[in-house]
Parts: sequence; C-alpha cells; structure tokens
Amino acid sequence: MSFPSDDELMAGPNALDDGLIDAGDWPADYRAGFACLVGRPNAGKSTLTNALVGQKVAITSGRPQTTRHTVRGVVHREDGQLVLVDTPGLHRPRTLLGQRLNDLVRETLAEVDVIVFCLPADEKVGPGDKFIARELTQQRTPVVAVATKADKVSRERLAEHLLAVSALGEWAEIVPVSAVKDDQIGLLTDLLLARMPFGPPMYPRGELTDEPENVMIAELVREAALEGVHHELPHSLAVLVDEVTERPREEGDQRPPMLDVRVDLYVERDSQKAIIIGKGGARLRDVGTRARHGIEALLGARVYLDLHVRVAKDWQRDPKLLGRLGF
Ligand SMILES: Nc1nc2c(ncn2[C@@H]2O[C@H](COP(=O)(O)OP(=O)(O)OP(=O)(O)O)[C@@H](O)[C@H]2O)c(=O)[nH]1
Repeated sequence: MSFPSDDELMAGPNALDDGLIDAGDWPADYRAGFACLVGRPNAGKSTLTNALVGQKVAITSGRPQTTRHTVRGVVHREDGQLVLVDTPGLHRPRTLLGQRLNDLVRETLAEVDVIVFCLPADEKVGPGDKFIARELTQQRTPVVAVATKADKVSRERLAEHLLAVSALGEWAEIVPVSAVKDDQIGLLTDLLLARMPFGPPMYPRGELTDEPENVMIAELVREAALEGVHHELPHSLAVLVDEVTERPREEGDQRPPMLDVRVDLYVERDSQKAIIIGKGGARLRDVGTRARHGIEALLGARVYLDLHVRVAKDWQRDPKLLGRLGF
C-alpha cells in the first residue's frame, strides 16, 4: 500500500474521489464548506464553537487532512456539514508573531465560505472590534455578525448592541445568540449552512475534530496555566509538547496505559516564570493537576505530566523558535 502524497492529502473534497474517505451516500442538495469564527479575545468564540458542534471536540487520529488550517470542530447535519476552522486571532502587528498571525488570518478569511464575527453583547463595540471589522470589509467572504452572550443583557441593551454592530460594516446577517443557553444556535447553523456550496461531505460523519493530540494537550496545559493570570500573561505564553511516551506494562495488566507526557512552557521574562510557578511551586503543581485530569480524559490513559517552565527571551520575535512552536 502506498501513502497518499501531500497534494492528495491537501486535496480537500477531492480526496473523496481518491477513495481516501468513506463518507457514505449524501443527498443531491447536500452542502459542505468551511467557516471560521473571529472576534476579539473573550468574545465567546470557543464556547460558540462547542455549542455549534454540539459537544466537546473529540479526538480522532490518522485521517486524511482536508484543510491546512486547524479544524476546531465539524457540525454534522442531515443536510450538510460545516467545518469550523481556527483563526489564531487578529492582533495589531506589533511583533513578528503578530504579523505572521495576521497573514495567516487573511489567508484563512479568503479561503473559507463564511466568516462568523463574534461581538459580545455584554460589552460595548470597541476599538478591537472596529479593527477586525476593517479587516473583514477588505475581503469578499460573506460575514455573519453574531451578538454573543445575549443571555447576559436586557432586551434594550441587546437592541442597542445590534444597532452598533450593524453600524460597524456590511454584514450578510446579524444574529444574537446565547451559546450557554443554547438559544438561536440552530438558527445560526441554518444561516451558515445556507452559505455553503453544494458538495459531498468532507469528513466521515461522527468525526468532530482533527486537531492533533499534541495540540490539544498543549491547549489544556495553556488553559490551566493561564487560569486567573490571563491579564498578566496575555500573549507571552507558548506551550509545546516535548514528548509523549508509554510506559512498558506487565503482561496481563488490565489497567489503562500509563503515559509520560513532557511539556515545555515558554515565557519571555523571569517575572512571568515566577507567576506560573508560584510560591514554592504551588501554582505549577495546581496547573499540572488540572491539566492532567483533562489530558487523561482526552487520551483515556493514566498520565504522568512533567511540566518545564523556560524563559525564551523575546520568543515572539525569534523566527526559529516560532517555527518550532508551530507558527
Ligand atoms: N453568559 C454567557 N457567557 C458566555 C457565553 N459564551 C461565552 N461565555 C463566557 O465568556 C467567556 C469567554 O468565552 P470564550 O468562549 O472562552 O471566548 P473566546 O472568544 O474563545 O476567548 P479567547 O480564547 O480569549 O479568544 C467565558 O467565560 C465563557 O463562559 C454565553 O453565551 N453566555
């Protein structure tokens, strides 16, 4: 058996023709395509992604890749499939990292079928939103503006917010939703699916994400490490999984496998390292415990988690390190 070439793997929907994916039958009016969620930090993108997908993203491995963007989740319906891809976030290009992210973001925006612009109803439309709105109006992909966290505000405030959003730019639709209360999520899915091209499913049904396990592990550690110190360490923390190894087992051992997971956390300054580690290492132990529970649930294994905090001065400007960190 020969492995498919990179070109074949990148072929997206065509991969079906190569017999790489067994997607089963699909109706003639089936739609499938890509959407990405954008919005400033804390706008509710992850929560909305999970609500759209309908459950926490699940891990599966060893399947052909139909997009070179990280897939956050796949919405499966009888009438179509919506592949939610990641955008690393829009930032003003102050550092090399910022510039690269923005290039990546622009490419992503141009390649998807619809953009979901998240604007939290409980916050006024601000400079961050205007910056993103300007980016979005510079390209041709239709944009659905979503007023997120609608459950947090009164009807009057929501109406005011929707007006402010509509004044921000030309949007294909404006929809208020609550991901937490599962309010209008079905309607939003309808609107997004209607903008997908007709075509066969890109993923076998039942698959929720194709995020590599290591990225998910790094994400869990990052989340735990940032808890409560978001404002002190906004973009200055990078997490890299160094190694995952399985411990040898005695024959007949019925327990789940035991994995050693080694993870490096990169910060820019000694002071940030001190924040992560905490007094006498207490905080880092906490971070480890929380992340470990998540990783064990993710991998269905027992995990020994080994965290190392390293200071990599100006990692955001170091192309070599950026490459290693996957940017
Ligand atoms: N009440 C309410 N809270 C929400 C809703 N959606 C998100 N939140 C909360 O808003 C906060 C931010 O949500 P996230 O989904 O993490 O936002 P994000 O845009 O992914 O954030 P970044 O990763 O920083 O870009 C979290 O505390 C969520 O629980 C919602 O519909 N209703």
